[in-house]
Amino acid sequence: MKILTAAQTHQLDQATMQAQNITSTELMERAAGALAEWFYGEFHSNEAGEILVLCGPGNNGGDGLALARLLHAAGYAVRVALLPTEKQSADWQHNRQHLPAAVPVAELAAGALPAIAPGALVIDALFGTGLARPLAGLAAAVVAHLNQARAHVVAVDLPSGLLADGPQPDPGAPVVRASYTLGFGLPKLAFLLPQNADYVGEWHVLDIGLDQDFIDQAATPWHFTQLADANVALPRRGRFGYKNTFGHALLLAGSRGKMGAAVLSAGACLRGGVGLLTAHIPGVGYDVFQTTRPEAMCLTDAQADFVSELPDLGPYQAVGIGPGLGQADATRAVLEELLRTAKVPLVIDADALNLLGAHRELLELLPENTVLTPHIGEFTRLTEKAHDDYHRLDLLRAFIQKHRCVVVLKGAYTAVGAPDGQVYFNSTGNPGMGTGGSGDVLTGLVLALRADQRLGPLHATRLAVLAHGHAGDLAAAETGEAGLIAGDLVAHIGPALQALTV
Ligand SMILES: NC(=O)C1=CN([C@@H]2O[C@H](COP(=O)(O)OP(=O)(O)OC[C@H]3O[C@@H](n4cnc5c(N)ncnc54)[C@H](O)[C@@H]3O)[C@@H](O)[C@H]2O)[C@@H](O)CC1
Ligand SMILES: Nc1ncnc2c1ncn2[C@@H]1O[C@H](COP(=O)(O)OP(=O)(O)O)[C@@H](O)[C@H]1O
Ligand SMILES: [K+]
Repeated sequence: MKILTAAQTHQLDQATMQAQNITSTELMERAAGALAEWFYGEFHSNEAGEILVLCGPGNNGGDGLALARLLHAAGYAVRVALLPTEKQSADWQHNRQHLPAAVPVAELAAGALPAIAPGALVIDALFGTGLARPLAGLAAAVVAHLNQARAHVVAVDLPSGLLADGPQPDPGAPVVRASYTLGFGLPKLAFLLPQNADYVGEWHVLDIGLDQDFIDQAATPWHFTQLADANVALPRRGRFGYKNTFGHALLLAGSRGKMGAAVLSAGACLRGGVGLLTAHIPGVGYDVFQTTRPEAMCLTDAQADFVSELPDLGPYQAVGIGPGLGQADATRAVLEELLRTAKVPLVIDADALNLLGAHRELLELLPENTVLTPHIGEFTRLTEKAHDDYHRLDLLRAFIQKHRCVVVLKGAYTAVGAPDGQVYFNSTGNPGMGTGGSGDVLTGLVLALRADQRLGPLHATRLAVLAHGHAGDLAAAETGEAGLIAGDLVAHIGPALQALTV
């Protein structure tokens, strides 16, 4: 699924009207119908109480007026408050005229803002994608008043005051803090960034039949990967496939006190469908590794506590390095030798990333299409501290294009960046995955899919990230989010990949 800018969204609306030969009023009615359907499913009219609909002067306000009419017709108690302005959009005027007289309407005024009880339902239809400047004056006062009220706010299209696709020009200007945001057609970039979480709340995208041809042709670097995405499916294993068909992976992981990272990562690689796995680990880990992962082969390093040797890379189709590795100087030398000599796909995580950050000259050695899996802290060590989440995405795009690699910037909506600068946000996963070892599991899974010769680098990585999050969702359904531990992710990789197999 693509993510478009506010300007492209406006063009998409126009293209939809043209292609389907409908008026903007008809499109707005569709939008309002979709909003109303969501309301019927979420809040029963007997329990919703009186709903306050705050309407701005443009089409976002028009949506609010149309929604107020539909909710009133469905038996909800509704009142409307209008933001006074000289000029309203044509569809606003149409929907104002068609609002039944039985719905109370008031004009918002500075000294007399409407009382909003704690827990009341409020629909924010003040401003959407047409927001042209930071909120000030009465609009700002209304939003500040709303935010103080501790109401349940449902934002139409966008929380008012928030830009769809870029940072706030005035960080001091107020933005509605919504419990829910209901967008149309496609997710917005703003929905996916942690800095907007308190404004956006839980978001949903409602289908209003926007023109698919326009979407297909629209140029954007931003994409959203979902379970149904055919581009990231796992091909079925051929009936005559055997272990060599599915690749032999090498994992360099572990150090004293961090052998669990190697065990988790190896488990994920095995559950990810690799044909054969060899782990190269420090001597201290031999017993624990062989006992917990009997399916994997094990090479032990001459050093007991950390990895100091690079084994012969001849047998392997992919190499992963990093989980629990530590940052000994001998380990840095192993990483450097790996980068200089490897002819197969590499997956670099955790301490191997920290070593790259501390020795930036090594970045120049990264082979094309290497997969790096940093969380935000590790990514900062590789680049610089970002001013905000949008700047971090700029840094991500600059990094992937410069180093021609695939970067998995981990988080709630993990961003997979490709060497051509395209970025794919992941839809699966949950906060239960914020637990030690979750990242090690992802590394093992990426490694398995990079060893699978049937998949290209971007396909393998997006699929691994999608399946990892889905495994987390399947696991959390059993353990709850708090009870989820990284080993549960490993246990659910099989079913997660099964759900993604075509
Ligand atoms: N046919 C369409 O184009 C559709 C549009 N839709 C709705 O239309 C919205 C976009 O409508 P518009 O383009 O009219 O834009 P908005 O309604 O988001 O806002 C534009 C209006 O607000 C004023 N304004 C902008 N920034 C302001 C500020 N900081 N302070 C005070 N006034 C400000 C503008 O002068 C204009 O009157 C979407 O967010 C969505 O809710 C939906 O109905 C789907 C279909
Ligand atoms: N709130 C969340 N929603 C979805 N996924 C999450 C969330 N929090 C963490 N994750 C996922 O869990 C993993 C954590 O990785 P990482 O921070 O490297 O953990 P560790 O270093 O403990 O292995 C990442 O894949 C991340 O995307
Ligand atoms: K809004």
